[in-house]
Amino acid sequence: MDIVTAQEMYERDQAAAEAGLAGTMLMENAGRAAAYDLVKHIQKSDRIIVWIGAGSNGGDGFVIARTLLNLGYTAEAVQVVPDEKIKGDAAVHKQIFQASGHTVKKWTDVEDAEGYLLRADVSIDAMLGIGVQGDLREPYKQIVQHCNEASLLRLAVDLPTGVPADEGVEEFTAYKADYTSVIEAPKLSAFLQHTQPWYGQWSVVEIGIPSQVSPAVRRSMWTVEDVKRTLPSRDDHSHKGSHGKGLVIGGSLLMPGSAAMTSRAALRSGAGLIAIATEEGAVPSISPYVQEATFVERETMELSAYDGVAAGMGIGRGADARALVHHVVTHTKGPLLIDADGLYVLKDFLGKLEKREEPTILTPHPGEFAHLTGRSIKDVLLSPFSLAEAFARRYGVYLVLKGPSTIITAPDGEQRVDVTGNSGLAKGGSGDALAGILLTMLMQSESMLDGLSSGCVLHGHTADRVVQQGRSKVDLLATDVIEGLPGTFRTLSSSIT
Ligand SMILES: NC(=O)C1=CN([C@@H]2O[C@H](COP(=O)(O)OP(=O)(O)OC[C@H]3O[C@@H](n4cnc5c(N)ncnc54)[C@H](OP(=O)(O)O)[C@@H]3O)[C@@H](O)[C@H]2O)[C@H](O)CC1
Ligand SMILES: [K+]
Repeated sequence: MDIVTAQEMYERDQAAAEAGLAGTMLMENAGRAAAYDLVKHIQKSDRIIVWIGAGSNGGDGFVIARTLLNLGYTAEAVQVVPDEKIKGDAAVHKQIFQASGHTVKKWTDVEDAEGYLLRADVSIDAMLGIGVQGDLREPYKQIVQHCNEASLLRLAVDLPTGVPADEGVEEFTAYKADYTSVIEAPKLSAFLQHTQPWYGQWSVVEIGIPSQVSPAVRRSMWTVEDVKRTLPSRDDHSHKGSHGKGLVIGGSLLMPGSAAMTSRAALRSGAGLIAIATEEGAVPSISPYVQEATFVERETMELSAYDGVAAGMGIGRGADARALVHHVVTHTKGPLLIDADGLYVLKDFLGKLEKREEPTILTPHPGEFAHLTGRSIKDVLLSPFSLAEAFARRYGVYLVLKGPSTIITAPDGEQRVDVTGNSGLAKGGSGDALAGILLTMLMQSESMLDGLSSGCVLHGHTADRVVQQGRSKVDLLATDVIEGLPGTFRTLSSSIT
């Protein structure tokens, strides 16, 4: 499913119009689809207010109110702007609403808003959508504040009023939705840390824009269904060499667990062979946890003897770690993933990545990405899509920017978003487990972007499954996720089990 900016959504509308789908038709489709989606959250006995604003979002509101009334719900359509503000397609649907025998109520002052809210159980926000610019003006601001304070169910159409569709906007006032029915495609703000909570839960309703006419968007969600579709199959006649021979360069005397978890996660994800290059003193702590792995010395490791290398977890941030990562970056010929401490020390010679011919994969969380880019964490969280794209293009890398919505960017700028996982993953060790899964995926997948995206979903989806099956978000450990992988593979593909 594509993820769009406001501009890309308008281009889609335009393309649909050129294909003969008039704006009023799209509005009818949008309003009806949203109404049928919203009623899943409404009881027949509920009293509903539909707040209608000046633009096409408001036009959707007239269609929604008419559809709800047709279905036998008790709904009032409340226009929050003067009549002359209702124009174009929205005016057509206002006319149809009135011709159907319904009355358009008006919002005139604050007492009105309070009165409406006192006698409502459900509020549907069809005030503003992707057209919002800058902070909310009156009367929207007051109505939004009243709605947010009232004890009722808050539903929204396309976007909660006031939430910007795009990234980069820090300050805004907005309607706090419990659930949002998103029109046609999710907008960037549905995935950003500071805007996503305003949506509540959300899902997307399809409004009939033919995909053939939609301008291509190189940004989409990657889900469990996509993993099922693309997961590498395991041939019955395969041998250990067929599934990838990986090297994990990580761990140290004080941080042995990281290399252990990365290696075990790689093996649990199906890697054929895993070798570990760590500090000699760390071997006794690591080996009982991954008996299947072999060990090699860092001084003599053969970086080109592997199908994939993952480096950096638990190596520390001192001069030795820096020299190690420099050596790995300049001598590894195959695909190379760098994580954790490796990213920290990489900062000084990022330019070397441009010279690599095989794929480089960097897996930062926002703090590590801020360090790599010299931006603040706040900037990274405000504009993760554009910063990730610029960085991936500049250094020619695959970037896995981790978070509640993980953004995976290819060197050509194509982006995927994984929304699986839960707050139980916000814990030491989660990144190590993910690095191991990704190491296997990068060795086995025909498409690097598909493989990395699937690796992220495997990790998050497993965390969700493990929490559903008895662990909680409080006690979930990275090792629980690693040991949950077999259950995930079992549910994903019959050819694997
Ligand atoms: N294919 C589709 O996606 C379809 C989407 N539809 C719906 O249409 C909206 C987008 O409609 P649009 O009219 O472009 O925009 P809005 O409805 O969000 O709002 C436009 C009005 O907003 C006023 N505005 C802008 N910023 C502010 C602000 N800060 N405070 C108050 N008012 C603001 C602006 O007023 P002006 O006075 O500035 O002109 C506009 O009047 C989309 O989200 C979907 O819900 C269609 O139904 C069909 C297909
Ligand atoms: K809205």
